[in-house]
Amino acid sequence: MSSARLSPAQTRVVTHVEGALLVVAGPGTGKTRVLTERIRRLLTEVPGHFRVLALTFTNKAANEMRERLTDLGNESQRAFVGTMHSFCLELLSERGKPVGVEALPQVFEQYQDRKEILIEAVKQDPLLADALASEPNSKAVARKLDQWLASISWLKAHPSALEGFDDEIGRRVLEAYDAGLRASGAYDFDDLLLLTCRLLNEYPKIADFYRRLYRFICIDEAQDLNEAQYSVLMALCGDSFRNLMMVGDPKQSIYGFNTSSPEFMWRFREEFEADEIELTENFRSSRAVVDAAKALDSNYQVEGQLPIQGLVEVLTGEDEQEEAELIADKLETLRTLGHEDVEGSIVWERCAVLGRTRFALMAVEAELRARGIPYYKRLTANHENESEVMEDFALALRVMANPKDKLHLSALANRWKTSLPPLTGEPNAIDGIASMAASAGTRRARAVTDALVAIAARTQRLDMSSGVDVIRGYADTLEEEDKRAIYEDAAVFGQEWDQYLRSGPSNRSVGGFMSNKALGATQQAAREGVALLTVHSSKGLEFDVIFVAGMAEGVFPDYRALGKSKEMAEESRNAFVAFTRSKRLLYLSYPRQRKMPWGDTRVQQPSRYLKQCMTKSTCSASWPAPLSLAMHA
Ligand SMILES: Nc1ncnc2c1ncn2[C@@H]1O[C@H](COP(=O)(O)OP(=O)(O)OP(=O)(O)O)[C@@H](O)[C@H]1O
Repeated sequence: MSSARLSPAQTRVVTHVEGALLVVAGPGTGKTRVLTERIRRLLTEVPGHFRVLALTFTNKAANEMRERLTDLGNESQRAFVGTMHSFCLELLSERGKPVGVEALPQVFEQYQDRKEILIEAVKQDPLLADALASEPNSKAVARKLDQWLASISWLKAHPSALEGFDDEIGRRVLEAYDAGLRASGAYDFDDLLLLTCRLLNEYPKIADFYRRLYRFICIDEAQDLNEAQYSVLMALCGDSFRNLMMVGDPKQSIYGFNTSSPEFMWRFREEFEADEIELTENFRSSRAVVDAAKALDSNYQVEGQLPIQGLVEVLTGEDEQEEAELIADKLETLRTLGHEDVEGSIVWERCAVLGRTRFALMAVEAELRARGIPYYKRLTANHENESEVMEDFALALRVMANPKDKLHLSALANRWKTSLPPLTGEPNAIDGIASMAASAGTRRARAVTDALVAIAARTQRLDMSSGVDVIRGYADTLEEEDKRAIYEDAAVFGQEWDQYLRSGPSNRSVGGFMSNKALGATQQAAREGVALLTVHSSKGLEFDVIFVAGMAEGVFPDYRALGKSKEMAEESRNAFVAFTRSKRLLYLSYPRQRKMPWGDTRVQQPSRYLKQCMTKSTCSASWPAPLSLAMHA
C-alpha cells in the first residue's frame, strides 16, 4: 500500500472490498485520493486474476489517476482508467460486431462534421427535404438543422425516451442521420454509450465476459452521471454484479443543463442497497473559504478544526476594466510579497481566475496580456495545426483509419484542389489518396502519401513516427518560416502519439489513435501561468489563490437562469464549486457598471452570492468596508 495519509473515514473507503458502496463527500475531502488508493489496494492486496474499471468524468482526471498509479509498474495495466466514452470505445472495438460495429469505431467529434452528415442525409429523404425546404430562408434552415441535431443528442442521452419515441419527423431525422453516419463508417459521442448499452443488454454472454473481467468498478464524479451513462453501468452490472463504488458530491452537481443529475447516485444506493460512507473533513481549504462556502449552502457541514485562517476579500471596480486591473494588481502583489497563509512563494501557477462564462473573463484576459502576466485558458490543448501539410496528414490519417469516410476525403480533395478518386469507399484508402495526390501534382500532397506509405510499411508494430519523419523531411526543403510551423505541429503530434501509447491500448492502430484523439484522450496538459477558467472547467481542481470575476447579478448567477428555480439552484452550486477550488485565499470581484456588447453601459448589482456571504456572521469579519459602501450606494 502507498504511504498516502488517510483519515479513519477515508481508510474505510480504501479498505472496502466486496459489495456496493456509495461515498458521499464534500469538496476537498479527498475523493480523488480514496479512489486512487482503493484501486491500488485492490490491485496489490486482493488475490485473483481480475481487472479494475475506473471511470472518470474527464480525460484530465483519468491521466492524473493513471499517473498516481505508475509506481505500481505492470500491475497498473490491470486497471482501465478512462472516461466512460473511452471505455465504451474500447468495448465496442473489441466486441461490437453484434451491434454492427465492424471495425474500430471512428468518432465524428466535430459539430460541423455531424451537421454535414445531417444535411446530406436529409437530401435522401423527400419528407425531410420538403420540411427543410418549407423554411422561409437560409437562416431558418440553419436553425432547423441545429434543432434537429440538438434533439438527436437529447434522445440519445435518454434511452428511455428513445424507446417510445413516435414523432414521425423526429424519428426519420434520427434514422437518416444515423444511416448517414454509418455510411461514412462513423459514430458520434452518444452512439458510443447507446450501442454499448444495447450490446450488453442484448448479448448476455458478452456482458458476462466483462463482469468477470472487471471484478471491481469505480465511478468518480457520480453526481454528474446522465441517464445514458447510468444505463451503461446498469447493463454492465446486470442483476448479479455488486462490486460497484460511486463517489460523488451532490452539492457540486453543475451539469444539469447537460441532462446530468445526482438522482442516479440515489438510485444506485437504493437499487444496489449500497453501503454509504460520508467524508466530511475538508483537507483543502482555509477557514475563510469554508465559511464562504457555508454561506452559500447552510447544509454544508465540515468536520474538525481547519488549521489555516486564509482570507476572503471583495474587490470592487468602477467598471470591468478597473475590476481587471484590481485583479492583476493583487496577483502581482501576491507574487512579489507572498502571503502568510500560503506556504512558499506564490508563483502564477498557484493562482486561477474563474468566471461563470468566458465572457466574464474577457477584460481580465486583456489586462493580463497587456501586463505580460502569463496565463492559459484551457487545461488541455486541442492543438490546431498551423501548417497545411500536417492538417492534410491528419485528414489523410482519418481516411486511412476509415476508408468509408467520404466527408474527410472530400475535405482533403478540396484542400488539394483536386477531385475525388474514382473508387471512393474502397478498402485501400492509401491508393485513393495517392491517386488524388498524383492529380494534385504538388510536393505537399506527395509528402502526405509517402508518410502514409511509411506508416503502412511497418506491419509489425505500428509507429507513427515513421510517417512524421517523412513530413519533417519535406519540411527540410522549405523556407525557415514554413519549416518551423511543420516542426512545431509534428512535435505536438509526437506528444499525442506518446500519450496514446501511455494509455496502454490493447492493440495499437491508426484507427485507435484517431478515435482516442477524437475523444480528447491524447491532449496535452497546458499549464503555464495563471489559469483563466470557466467554473465548469475548474471542476476537480484546486489552487492556493482563486479570484472569481464578474460576481454581479445577471453574470453570476447567469441571466438565463433568473426566475427559474431549478436553474437557480444549479447557479448556486456553480458558486459553491467556484469558491471551494480555493485552498487559501479567495477574492470575489465585480464591476459597478458594465459595458454591454452593443455599446451602452449598465449599472451592475452585486451578486446575491456576495450578499449571502456578507450577511452570514461567520464571513462578515473578512469583508472589507468598500463592499458595504458599494452595496448600499
Ligand atoms: N488524509 C489527508 N491528509 C492530508 N491531505 C489530504 C488528505 N486527503 C486529501 N488531502 C488533500 O486534500 C486536497 C483535496 O483532495 P482531493 O482533490 O482528493 O479532494 P476531492 O474530494 O476530489 O475534491 P473536490 O470534489 O472538491 O474536487 C488535496 O490537496 C489532497 O492532497
